[in-house]
Amino acid sequence: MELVATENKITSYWNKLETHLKVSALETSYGESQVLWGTELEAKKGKVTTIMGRNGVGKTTTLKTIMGLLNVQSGAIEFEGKDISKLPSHKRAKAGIGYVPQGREIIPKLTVYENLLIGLDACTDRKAKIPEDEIYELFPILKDFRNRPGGNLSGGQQQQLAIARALCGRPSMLLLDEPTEGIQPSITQDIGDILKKLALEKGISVVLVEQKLDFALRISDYFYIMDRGKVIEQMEASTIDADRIRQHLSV
Ligand SMILES: Nc1ncnc2c1ncn2[C@@H]1O[C@H](COP(=O)(O)OP(=O)(O)OP(=O)(O)O)[C@@H](O)[C@H]1O
Repeated sequence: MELVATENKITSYWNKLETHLKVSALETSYGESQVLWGTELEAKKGKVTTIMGRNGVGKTTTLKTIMGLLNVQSGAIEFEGKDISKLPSHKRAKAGIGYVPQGREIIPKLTVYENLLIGLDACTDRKAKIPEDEIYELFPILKDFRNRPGGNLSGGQQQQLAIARALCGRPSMLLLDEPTEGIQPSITQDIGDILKKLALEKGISVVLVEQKLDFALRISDYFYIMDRGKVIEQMEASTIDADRIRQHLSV
C-alpha cells in the first residue's frame, strides 16, 4: 500500500464527515518538560476515532488536554465549532464531553449508584436524574450491584461503571483512556460492543486511546498513530494495514 496516496484518499473521505472535535497544533508541558509537540486530530460525529502509539508518546496527555485537566500551552481545541481551549474542565463536561480516565477512578467507598450520581455533575439541567433504564440496559451488572461499594467490583465491572458514570452527564462525545487495560477478554468484548452501539445508535462520538490492536480494529472508524508528542500517521479503518500499525506499537 502506497502511503501518501492512501492518506490522500482517506483524508478526503474523513474530511467529508461532520467534524465534532478538532485539535490543532496542540502543545502541552508538565512544568519544563514539553510532551505534546503540535498534535493534530479530528473526531467525527458518531464515529470511533482511535489514538494509538507506544507508551509515553503523549496519548493520555492529549486526552487530558482536550478535557481541560492540563493547560494548553499553544494550539486550539474546537468542539462543535467553538474554541474550548480556555474553558475549565467542568465547562467542557457540560458542553458535552464525557471522560473515562485511565485507571477508571471509581470512588471505592461509594456505592455503584452513588458513583453514578457523580456523573450528573456534568448535566446542564440541575434536576437531571440518572437514566437508570438506559444505563442498566447497557450494563445489567450495575443494576444487580447498585448498592454495593464501587471498590468491591472487579476491574471490568468498574470499567463499565466508569463508562456509565460518564454517560450520566448525557455527553455527545466520550473520551476513553485504555478502557480494556487489565480487563478479562469477555468484558473487553462487551465494552467494545457497547462503544460501537453508542456511536452507531446514539450518535455519540468516541475518542479512544488504546493499546490492544485487535480491540481497536474491531470498533474503530479511523486511526491516528502518535509518536513523540505528535501524530505521525493516520488512516481509515477499512483500508488499514495492521502490520504497519503494529510496527508503531512494538518497542
Ligand atoms: N504528571 C506528569 N509529570 C511529568 N511528566 C509526565 C506526567 N505525566 C506524564 N508525563 C510524561 O509525559 C510523557 C507522555 O505521557 P502520557 O501518559 O501522555 O503517554 P501515553 O502515550 O499515554 O503512555 P501510556 O500508554 O504509558 O499511558 C511521558 O514521557 C510521561 O513520562
